[in-house]
Amino acid sequence: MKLAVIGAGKWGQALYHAFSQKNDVVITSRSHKDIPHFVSMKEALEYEYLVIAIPAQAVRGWLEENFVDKGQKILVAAKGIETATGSFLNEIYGEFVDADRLAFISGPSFAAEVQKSLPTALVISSTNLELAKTYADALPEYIRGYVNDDVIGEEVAGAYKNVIAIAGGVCDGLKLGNNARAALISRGLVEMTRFGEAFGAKTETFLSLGGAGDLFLTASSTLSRNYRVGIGLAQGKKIEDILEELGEVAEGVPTAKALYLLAKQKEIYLPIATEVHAMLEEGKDPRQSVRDLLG
Ligand SMILES: NC(=O)C1=CN([C@@H]2O[C@H](COP(=O)(O)OP(=O)(O)OC[C@H]3O[C@@H](n4cnc5c(N)ncnc54)[C@H](O)[C@@H]3O)[C@@H](O)[C@H]2O)C=CC1
Ligand SMILES: O=C(CO)COP(=O)(O)O
Repeated sequence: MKLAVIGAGKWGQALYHAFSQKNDVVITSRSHKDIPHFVSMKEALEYEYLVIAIPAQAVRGWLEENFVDKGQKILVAAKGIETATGSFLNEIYGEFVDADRLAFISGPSFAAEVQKSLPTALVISSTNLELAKTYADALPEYIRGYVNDDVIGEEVAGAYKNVIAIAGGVCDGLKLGNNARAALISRGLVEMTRFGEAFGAKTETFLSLGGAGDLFLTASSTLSRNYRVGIGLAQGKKIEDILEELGEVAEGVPTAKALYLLAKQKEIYLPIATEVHAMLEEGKDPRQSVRDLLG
């Protein structure tokens, strides 16, 4: 398969490495990077199969400014919900490309480990299962690819776990113990399932790789940027300083706000996301958030 990766951050580069094992792959980003097979944006957009690893808050602007529809198929690699509109990525991309040309990649997958060719299992979801299978077949031997037609379920799970990962970092940063972390992760899973079901997601999606799998991974590891945001909050740092120090995307931060707004609109009970939102937006003391969650 001939494929172009757009976005050369940590995840774009890891997917470039992974797909390069079996395919002819080029990569591009908004500024030049010294990577083999780096091409211009214009050249990348000529490819029939694209992988787009641009963060959720930036993607609409990128599509408006750069995308030219030539019938390309797109594998969306970001995990997040647009804060300004509460839109899911399938809705944003759906304004530019038919749903049957869109697929989404999710599952427990730290870029650093995919980059080192360590064993990983991922899910490709699409309403077009043939397309999902085409992308899954292009994955290297060290990645087991599953397919799923529950796009909204995989999307909600991938975005939501980043918010719970922030809470996981707070929990460990405050040294609340293993019991507390297990409670947080399992209640986080219940909460994201409830939220997803309100948008038509399938319950079983949350029990699989893209849900429980990615949640367990991200909410308990310092390899996660979102988890590290939570550690910073527990240390009493300001979110602006935490993000500057991080220097990379932490999708859970804008997604917490999107969840908070969507939950209000739809009257869904999301206690953990609400506390994460309060810590991020109102500077609420993490210890008070813990007390409020236990109360
Ligand atoms: N790093 C990881 O382990 C994983 C990341 N993801 C998701 O992939 C997405 C990207 O994350 P990373 O690559 O890790 O972040 P990163 O912080 O390493 O890189 C972000 C990339 O997006 C580009 N970008 C930012 N704003 C842009 C804009 N307006 N137009 C064009 N390009 C823009 C940046 O130039 C940079 O190359 C996020 O949604 C993240 O949640 C998903 C799975 C694993
Ligand atoms: O999505 C990820 C792993 O599956 C990466 O998580 P972070 O963005 O928190 O590092």
